[in-house]
Amino acid sequence: MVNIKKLNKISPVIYDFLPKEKYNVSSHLEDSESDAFIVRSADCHGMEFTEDVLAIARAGAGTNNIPIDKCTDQGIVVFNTPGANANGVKELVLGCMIAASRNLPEAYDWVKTLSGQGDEVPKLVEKGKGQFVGGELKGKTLGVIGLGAIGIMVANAASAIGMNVIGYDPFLSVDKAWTISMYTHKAEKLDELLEKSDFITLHIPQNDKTKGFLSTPEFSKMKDGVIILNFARGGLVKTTSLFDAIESGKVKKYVTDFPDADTLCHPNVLAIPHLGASTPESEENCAVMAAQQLRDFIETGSIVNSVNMPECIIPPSDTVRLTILHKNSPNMVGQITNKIASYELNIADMANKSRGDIAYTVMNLDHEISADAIAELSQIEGVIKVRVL
Ligand SMILES: NC(=O)C1=CN([C@@H]2O[C@H](COP(=O)(O)OP(=O)(O)OC[C@H]3O[C@@H](n4cnc5c(N)ncnc54)[C@H](O)[C@@H]3O)[C@@H](O)[C@H]2O)C=CC1
Ligand SMILES: O=C(O)CCC(=O)C(=O)O
Repeated sequence: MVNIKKLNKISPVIYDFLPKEKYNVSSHLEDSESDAFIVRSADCHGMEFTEDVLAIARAGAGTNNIPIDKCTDQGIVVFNTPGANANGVKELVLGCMIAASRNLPEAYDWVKTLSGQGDEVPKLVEKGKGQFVGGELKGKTLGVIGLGAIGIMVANAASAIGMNVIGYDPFLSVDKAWTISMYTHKAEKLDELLEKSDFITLHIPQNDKTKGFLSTPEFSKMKDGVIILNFARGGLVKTTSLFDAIESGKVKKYVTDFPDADTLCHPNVLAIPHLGASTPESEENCAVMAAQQLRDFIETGSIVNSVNMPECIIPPSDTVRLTILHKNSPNMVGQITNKIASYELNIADMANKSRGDIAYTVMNLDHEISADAIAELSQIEGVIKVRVL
């Protein structure tokens, strides 16, 4: 039985992909008895993982809640589910762009104050509505920072409703570029986007390089009255700089899916409780993808959509399969194959993939491998984790 601990509420669709005859999926497991974890936003920094832990599947995109380097060092494969919740986020971004521009939250609050005015309500509505006049999106310029799964969907949808779109992503892949609307203008430099946009939306991961991505120098280059949307992560925007920019009239509104004690009740902040991916569709898409990737890795050794290990797609096989995560350094494969040969085992098939400092070797063997051989393989310097499937 494989124990998979759920660290958050996950769509029950996972049970279709992780059958109970083989998988014990529960939130009640101890960390120490878990072979793998499935998680949404729970903070895994500070967790201790036993050497039996094989993988962590993030049912979602952002992995800043997972200690990636520690997992890599321990040979724990971390997966995410790219694009699985992108449509959910895109729709909320569009909705919030309209809500912010048309002053809907303020109007909604105000109209309720007319309660108790009886037949006067329609007249009072007409008299008071002028205070909530807000601009249309058509013809305005939207700057999209990060053209990944979500950014591209937002850019394409905004083009379709008549916005001018400027995109900025210095790491954009050619495959992704093919999916971007031809109407999206590519900003060579971030400054161009900052200077020209009426709305700016963030769709980049939060990491050491992007923390405080928008701070005082960036705000100072923006147009007066810009509306900023942050459906990526709270730490991308430096709060003190944001409040200065609101104070000076630079930023008209800040829409955030990641409120904190400072931003929560600010009158120019439209705060949403991290609802970007909270749709049944996104939750199910993420759960299916996470469960499939986890099961595939556990049963065949294939690695797809990992954020810390090399991609390695290998068809299932009836033979004994050995998987070895190891350092990507000279003569590792030589040492491993020599050790296999010293036990008079024949390698029927083999794959070796690498990513940065880490490599992954998968072998189909003609015969069973002994516990002694596995122990000796594990002791080779640079070998991180050995599994026999
Ligand atoms: N509010 C919510 O519920 C959700 C939030 N997110 C957040 O949104 C982020 C983006 O999600 P996806 O689009 O699915 O990820 P993705 O990985 O498909 O796209 C991220 C893009 O950002 C680009 N990028 C990275 N560093 C950059 C930089 N310094 N400047 C410009 N571009 C940069 C990358 O090249 C990539 O194209 C996630 O990392 C996560 O933090 C994701 C899903 C749901
Ligand atoms: O599971 C969730 O609701 C969080 C989604 C998210 O932030 C992500 O996928 O990065």
